[in-house]
Amino acid sequence: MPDLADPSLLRRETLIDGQWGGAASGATLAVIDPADGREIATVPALGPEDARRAIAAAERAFPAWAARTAAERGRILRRWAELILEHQDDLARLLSAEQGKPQAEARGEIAYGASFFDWFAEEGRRVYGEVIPEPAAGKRLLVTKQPVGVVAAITPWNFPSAMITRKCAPALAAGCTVVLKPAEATPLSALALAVLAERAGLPPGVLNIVTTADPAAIGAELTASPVVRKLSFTGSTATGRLLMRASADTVKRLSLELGGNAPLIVFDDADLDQAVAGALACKFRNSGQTCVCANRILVQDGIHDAFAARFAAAAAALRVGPASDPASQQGPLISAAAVAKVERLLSDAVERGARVLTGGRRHPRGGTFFEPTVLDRVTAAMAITREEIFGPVAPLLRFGGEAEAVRLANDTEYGLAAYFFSRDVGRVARVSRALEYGIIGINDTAISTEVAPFGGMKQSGLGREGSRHGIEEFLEIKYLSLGGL
Ligand SMILES: NC(=O)c1ccc[n+]([C@@H]2O[C@H](COP(=O)([O-])OP(=O)(O)OC[C@H]3O[C@@H](n4cnc5c(N)ncnc54)[C@H](O)[C@@H]3O)[C@@H](O)[C@H]2O)c1
Ligand SMILES: O=C[C@H](O)CS(=O)(=O)O
Repeated sequence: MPDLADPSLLRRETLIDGQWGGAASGATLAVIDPADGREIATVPALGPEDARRAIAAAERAFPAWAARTAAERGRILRRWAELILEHQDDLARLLSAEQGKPQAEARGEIAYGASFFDWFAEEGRRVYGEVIPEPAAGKRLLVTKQPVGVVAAITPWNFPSAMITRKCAPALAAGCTVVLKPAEATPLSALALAVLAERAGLPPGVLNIVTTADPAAIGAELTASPVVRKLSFTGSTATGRLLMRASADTVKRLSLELGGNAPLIVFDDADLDQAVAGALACKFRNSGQTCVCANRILVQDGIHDAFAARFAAAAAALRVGPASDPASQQGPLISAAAVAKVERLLSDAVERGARVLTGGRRHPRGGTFFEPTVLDRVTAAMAITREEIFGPVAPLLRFGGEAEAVRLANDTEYGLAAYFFSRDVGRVARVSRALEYGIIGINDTAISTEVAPFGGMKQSGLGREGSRHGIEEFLEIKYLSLGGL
């Protein structure tokens, strides 16, 4: 149990229609600390009946919330952001306890999450319309934008706070109401955000939290309901496809933030120190469990050996341990299944000729801790280059020329993030245009910010979160033709 300055942030009930309570069935779900396998708390395990209650609450709350001015909604969102930052340490402790993220990263996620409320509190006030020069006398043509209505938001375990705020901030700023289903592994962060939402003045029914042990059943309710006009999902591509199909019958608006297979390319002309530091941060952030982690590291022949030696040494020096140790840099993986997937990909790569430069096995700490691992002699024939690793394993692939690097990088159904290191301005222009990804880091891997559009191409998703684009996902365009003037 995390030691909190404000224990009221750890909630064992969920919030629907402004009321904290349990599941109609009385069922509960245990929340486990991945660092030691111990139970932190239980939360309600809601079922379809509860989901319908949440949808009805959001529907009832929508007219009044949409009728508020953007400035009024913005004031509540900004107050929410202030409260999140006032409770940053507690929220980070809760987050680390249920997800395993090292303390410094958890604090960073809380601040990153809060930034979306500040950003969209302002963006909500700049939802402008248009006046179109009339095509005929006696008419006036106007374009206005209105909130889409009730939004279903479904979020993953790997960023249990920021993935919620990255959806709720634009949705609420636009005037929508929300039914949120957080990941079953990490519900405590969602419930703590809801506590602070109430304190910020968010009215009952505007945000409703559906914690559950049966995501499929809840998903079926959310996608089948004609009241839910928008689904905003962050998670795996496989689940995204399923939800996209299920949303077809009610023709829902969709935002899908899905999986990735990020290439990180190091060209001969790269700054070696910059490339090693950037690749280390990008690969091992959240112990490799982010959608934009480098999943394949492509290194040009001329710089390969120097990069491999420096990078492997830096990976080997990373401190593995629980978030309770503030010096920990690599936490546990989220589950035994996650470790099994990493081991499967590793053994396939080694069987096909990959060489382990460092790591390659479970950490002596036991549980789901895994050694930071670097492989070289990796080829595109290995499963590790085709699947999202979601663990602390860095596969190094060699390449000869620029065209080969781009071909290797684009050889995937994913298109979320890509990175490359080069100091050749012509190469920067050519490669940034040729890479088929929604986000491209050039000599930079710290790409996540509320001010820029986050999202992917191909099977990494639909739409963008953050930036001035993020609020459009929650707005309907209405064209008014005023005649007889
Ligand atoms: N693109 C992004 O911004 C982004 C950000 C974070 C994570 N991700 C991706 O998320 C994945 C890791 O997260 P995960 O393991 O939680 O993904 P997941 O798809 O297993 O689960 C994501 C969410 O969907 C829910 N879910 C699962 N099956 C469902 C169903 N049938 N109906 C309704 N909901 C269902 C889960 O309970 C969870 O809340 C990775 O692929 C990662 O790349 C993407
Ligand atoms: O897992 C990927 C998330 O989008 C996290 S972040 O936006 O890169 O911080």
